[in-house]
Amino acid sequence: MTIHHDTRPTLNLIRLANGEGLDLPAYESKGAAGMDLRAAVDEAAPLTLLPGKRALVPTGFIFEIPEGFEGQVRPRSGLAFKNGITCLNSPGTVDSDYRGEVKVLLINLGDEPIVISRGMRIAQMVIASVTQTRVAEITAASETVRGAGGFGSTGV
Ligand SMILES: O=c1ccn([C@H]2C[C@H](O)[C@@H](COP(=O)(O)OP(=O)(O)OP(=O)(O)O)O2)c(=O)[nH]1
Ligand SMILES: [Mg+2]
Repeated sequence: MTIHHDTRPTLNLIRLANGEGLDLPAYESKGAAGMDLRAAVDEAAPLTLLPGKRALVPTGFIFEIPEGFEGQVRPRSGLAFKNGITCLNSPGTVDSDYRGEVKVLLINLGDEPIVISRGMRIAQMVIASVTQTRVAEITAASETVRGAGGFGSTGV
């Protein structure tokens, strides 16, 4: 018999009062890169996002992102394609030392009002490793073939 240990890092979640009864953020397929985040808006008061308007939508959870990682809050392509809903600050950055509620900054770039109801899967979070560097000021940059060429310098 083979015993498979789950070697993935643990993401601790703290459920807030407004997250009561919501499904945990979850990977919706075996190989999904992101876990879907749900809207913790009031059941009795769904949020209507008018065209061109933005809203900070609560998720109902505090995420303890493990040290050395970040949470990237990204749009869902279906909502973007069908309704023009995206994350304004995409990808949103959740720092590993953040202990507030994770929120999603949605904007309606479509031309119809969209109703965000409780439990709706509004965005996804990818946990990605990050490297912090030491910052050092120097007086001259090292030489490379590219040099200062950028922004299309190699052609289109
Ligand atoms: O989509 C997002 C983006 C950020 N945050 C939270 C977690 C993150 O750790 C914190 C700060 O985010 P960021 O550094 O992007 O914003 P800032 O404008 O630089 O704020 P601060 O001065 O608090 O760092 O806000 C979210 O909940 N959702
Ligand atoms: Mg910041």
